Amino acid sequence: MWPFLIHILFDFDHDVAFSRVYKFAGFIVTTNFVFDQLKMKSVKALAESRDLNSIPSLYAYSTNATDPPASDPQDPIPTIDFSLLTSPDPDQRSQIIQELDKACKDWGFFQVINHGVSESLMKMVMEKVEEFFNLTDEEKKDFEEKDVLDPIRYGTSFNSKKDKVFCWRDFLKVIVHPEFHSPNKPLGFSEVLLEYSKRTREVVRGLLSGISTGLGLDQSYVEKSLKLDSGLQVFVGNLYPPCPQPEVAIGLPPHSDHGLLTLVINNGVSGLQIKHDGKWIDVKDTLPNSFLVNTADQLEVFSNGKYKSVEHRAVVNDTVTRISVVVANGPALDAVVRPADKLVDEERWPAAYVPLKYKEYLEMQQGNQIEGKTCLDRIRV
Ligand SMILES: O=C(O)CCC(=O)C(=O)O
Ligand SMILES: [Fe+2]
Repeated sequence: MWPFLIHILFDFDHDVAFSRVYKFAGFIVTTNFVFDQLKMKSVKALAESRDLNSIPSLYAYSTNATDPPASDPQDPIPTIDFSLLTSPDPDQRSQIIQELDKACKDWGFFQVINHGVSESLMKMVMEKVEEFFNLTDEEKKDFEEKDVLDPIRYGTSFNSKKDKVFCWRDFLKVIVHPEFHSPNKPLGFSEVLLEYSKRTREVVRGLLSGISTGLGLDQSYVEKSLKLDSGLQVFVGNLYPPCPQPEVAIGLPPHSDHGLLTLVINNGVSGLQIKHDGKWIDVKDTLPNSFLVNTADQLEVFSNGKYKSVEHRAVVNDTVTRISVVVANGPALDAVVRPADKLVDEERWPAAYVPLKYKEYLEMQQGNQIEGKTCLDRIRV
C-alpha cells in the first residue's frame, strides 16, 4: 500500500509556512506550520527546542553551485597598525596610509591592531550582547522590529517579512549615533554600549582620515563631505546558535554592508567568510583584540569604485553558539553620496554611480532580501 499523505494546513492565508515530514504509524504526515504563528520564534528558541535534529525547510539554503567551497587564505589578511596613523614620524604615517590604501583596494578587508579600544571594553560588550540574547522571549519582545529605521530592532533572519529562506541568526540592531539609543536591559548594557560606540567611532574617524589621504584627498574631506559629525552608527549583535544541519543552512548569506566601514569582533568562534579574488575564504586565527574591518557600499560609491565593498557571509556550525558584534559606520542619513569630484574624470574615470541620499540607500538595502551586491547594482551607471 502506498502510504497516505496527510497534509495538515493550519492557515492558508499566510505565505510563509514551513513544513516538516514525519512518519507516523505507516502514514507520512506533512505538517505545514505557519511561521506567523511562531512569528517571533527566534532561532535561539528553535535551536533549544528538544528533539531538533533537522532544520525546518524554511531554513534550507543552497549555496551557489558555482561558488567553490571556502578555504584558508593564501596570502595573509592585511593588518593595519592604527597607532601609526598618528605617528610623529611622517614616513611612518605615509607608509601606513599606503598600506591602508592597498588593503582597501586589494582586499576591502583588514585587521586593525593598536586601536586604543580596551580589551576589557571589547570583552564587556560581548558579554552584554550574550546577556541580551539570554533574556526571556517575553523581555526581548519589547524590542521586536517594526520598521527598518526603528532605533532598536530585535529580530531573526535578515528581513523576516521578505526573506524566502530564513537565516540561522537572531539579531539586535541599535542606532547609537547621531542619537544614542539602547535597550534598557540587561543591566549595565546601555553604559557599555555608549562607551563602545564612542571608542569605535574614534577608530573609524582615524581610519577614514587615513583613507581620505590615501585617495589623494584632504585628510578631512571624507569627514566633511559625508558629514560624519552626524554620521549613522548602527550597533549589531548577531547570535548564531548551533545548527543541526549547518551544511544546508546559512547564518547570513553573501552580502556587502551599506555604510562606509564596518568593524567586527566575535566570541572566538569562526564563521565569517569573505570573498577575495573570486574565492570564499575563512576568516580565522585573527590577532587577539583586533577589529576586523570591511569596506562597505558607500565607500565604493565615494571612491568611484577604486575601493570595492567586500562581499562576506556567515556560516554556522553544529556545536557552539557564535556571537558577533558589528558596528556599521556610515555617512549622515541626509548626506547625498556620490563619487568624490577629484576621483571623477569624464574621459578616464566617469562617475560610475548615481548620487543617492544615504537614508534612501539604507532603506532600500534593509527593506529587501539581502543578496550579494544587488543593492549597489541598482545605482551603478
Ligand atoms: O557575523 C559576522 O561575522 C558578520 C555579520 C555581518 O556581516 C553583518 O552583520 O552584516
Ligand atoms: Fe555584513
